[in-house]
Order: sequence, then C-alpha cells, then structure tokens
Amino acid sequence: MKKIILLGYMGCGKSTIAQNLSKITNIPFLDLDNCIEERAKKSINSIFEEHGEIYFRKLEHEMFLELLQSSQNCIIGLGGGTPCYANNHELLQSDDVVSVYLKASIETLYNRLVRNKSKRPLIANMNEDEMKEFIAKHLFDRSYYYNHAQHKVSVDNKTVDETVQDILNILA
Ligand SMILES: Nc1ncnc2c1ncn2[C@@H]1O[C@H](COP(=O)(O)OP(=O)(O)O)[C@@H](O)[C@H]1O
Ligand SMILES: O=C(O)C1=C[C@@H](OP(=O)(O)O)[C@@H](O)[C@H](O)C1
Ligand SMILES: [Mg+2]
Repeated sequence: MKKIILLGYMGCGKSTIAQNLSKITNIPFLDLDNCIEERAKKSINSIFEEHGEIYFRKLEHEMFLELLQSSQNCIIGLGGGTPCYANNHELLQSDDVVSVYLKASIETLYNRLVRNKSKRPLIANMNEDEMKEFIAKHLFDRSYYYNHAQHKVSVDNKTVDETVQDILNILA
C-alpha cells in the first residue's frame, strides 16, 4: 500500500484531517511536526527561536525522508512549508505515495489561523492586518510547490468528515 501524504498551507487542516482519516482507515497517522518535536525534544517554536528556520528546514527534510523510507504504512501530515524547501516537492510525485493538496482560500486560512497562531512561529507575532497580507502573498509563492501534489481537494466550507470522504474517494 502507498503512503498517503497530506499537504497545504498552515491551517488548511493537514493534522486534523490526517488524524480523522487514520481513525476511519485504521492506517497509522504521523504528523511531521510532531515527529520533529519528538526527535529534537523541543517544540517547533523553540526550534525556530533557538536555532532559526534554516535549521528547522534541515530537520524537516531529514525527517520527511526518514518517514518515506520506513516500511510502515502510514498517513503523513506535512508541515505547511515542507514541500517548499530542499526539493521536497519532487518527493510528492513518487510512485509509492499518494499526495493530496488540501486547498483552502485565503479567507478560510485567515479565519482558522487568526484563532490559532501561537504555535506557528511564522505568524505568531503578527496583528490581524499583517496576517491577512502575509497569508495572501505567502500562499501565492507556495502554490507552485503545492501544485506538485498528485491530487487536490478543496476544503473551503467543508466539514472534516466531508474532506475525509473526498480523500477516501481518491483512494478508492
Ligand atoms: N472543516 C475543517 N477541516 C479541518 N480543520 C478545521 C475545519 N474546521 C475548523 N477546523 C480547525 O482548523 C484548524 C486546522 O488546523 P490543523 O489541523 O492544525 O491544520 P494544519 O496542520 O494544516 O496547519 C484546527 O483548529 C481545526 O479544528
Ligand atoms: O508553513 C510553515 O512553514 C510551517 C508550518 C507549520 O505546520 P502546520 O502547517 O501544520 O501549521 C510548522 O511546520 C512550522 O510552523 C512551519
Ligand atoms: Mg499541522
């Protein structure tokens, strides 16, 4: 069976959807950020604060490769930036994975992230206006990488269950 990879911008629901998809399919779920935190024995915030983003991207790339190389069947929820560094986007197209881009509008992302930014160092210190502008520009820059996914699911105005069902349809 192929590994299932969920990708997309911060707040699109990778971690939430991967967890729910795992419950329904009984395929184990691994969140790349959680794996990095366990390995580093530090939170994502502390890694950024103490070592900087470049160091985080190195850990992220190494951990992504490690998860892909393991023989375990799994659903992997990436971090929002994972496909955008170290040529990780090329790995989204390999034959032994099914990669799914959870595509959300700027508005959906903003509405979710505005309530939920403290654990996301890239936006934690922004005010609401700064955040909206940042998301719009950043999403535009990152879309090139996200579009390397094999499949795309729109998540706007969908419940968790509806998005999970869309992914099950892709896997069927
Ligand atoms: N329909 C939905 N699908 C996914 N997440 C949703 C939905 N509605 C609200 N949320 C909330 O949006 C946030 C998504 O965060 P998360 O799953 O951590 O995303 P990511 O891992 O992509 O950054 C969570 O707080 C989740 O509860
Ligand atoms: O978009 C990004 O560059 C990041 C997204 C985060 O993951 P989520 O997308 O799960 O929030 C986490 O990996 C880190 O804060 C950097
Ligand atoms: Mg996440």
